[in-house]
Amino acid sequence: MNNFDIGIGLGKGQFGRVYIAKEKTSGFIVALKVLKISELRKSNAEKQLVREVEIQANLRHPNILRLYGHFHDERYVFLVLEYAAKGELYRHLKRCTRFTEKRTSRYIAQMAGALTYIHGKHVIHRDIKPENLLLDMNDQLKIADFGWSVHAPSQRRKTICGTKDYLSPEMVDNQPHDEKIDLWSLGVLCFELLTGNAPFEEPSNGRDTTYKRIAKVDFTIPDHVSVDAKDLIVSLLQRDPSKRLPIKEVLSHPWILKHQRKSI
Ligand SMILES: Nc1ncnc(NCCc2cnc(NC(=O)Nc3cccc(C(F)(F)F)c3)s2)c1Br
Repeated sequence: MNNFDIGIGLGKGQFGRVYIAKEKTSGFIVALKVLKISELRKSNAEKQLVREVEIQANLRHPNILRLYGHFHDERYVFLVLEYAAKGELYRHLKRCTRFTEKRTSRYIAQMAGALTYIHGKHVIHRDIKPENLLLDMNDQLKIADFGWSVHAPSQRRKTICGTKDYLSPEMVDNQPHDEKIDLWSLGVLCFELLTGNAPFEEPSNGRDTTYKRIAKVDFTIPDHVSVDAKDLIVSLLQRDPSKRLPIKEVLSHPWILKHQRKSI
């Protein structure tokens, strides 16, 4: 702990806070996530943390936030993380309501690259949502928080869950699931970045219809969304996991190809 100069708080999570920090000898800037051991014990999440550290130790990809290491004292566990200078994607989304098709297409392409990589290692993230996506200095997207990732296939229930908006039908029905749940979440993410709302979020009338709407795959894509983008969203939001567009085909989808940065 005293190897670091601790800076401002970057965010508050369910289990602890995140600070920017500078490693004293190297001057290297990192993000330090501080987790209260008593909190982890209460939700018996220690095993999950061990799994996250193990999974993250083997992942190296430009669109996956690095977990450089961890240490603990008697009260806290500290995760030493890559610092993403532009912070959480969802703050940018809230600020401008919705992203352009070009910007969204680039983020979805970066996501597809990262998911191809982790699925190749039979790792499923299981918690793809704007809150877990960060942006670095060059607007490169970084998938963070593998606190819920597992090795495929898995029967493990995701109990403490934040938003229901990203749950897939097989998760809602507590069916066995595999990496194709990340494809569903990618479809939900694409919808939310383009429209500013999640496809199944409950309307303000408060009646909690989210689960029913997910199970029925009941969503409507607004007219301002282009035909190509609609096609990609519909091909990912398929109830039957085997019918979802395979991740490699996302990378070669017309909507992705047409917004690639023109090769100089
Ligand atoms: N600008 C920024 N630059 C870099 N990072 C930032 N925020 C931290 C992003 C994270 C990356 N990895 C994480 N991992 C966990 O939180 N894990 C976690 C947490 C609780 C319980 C558990 C478990 F015990 F249940 F597994 C596991 S949070 C920000 Br803002």
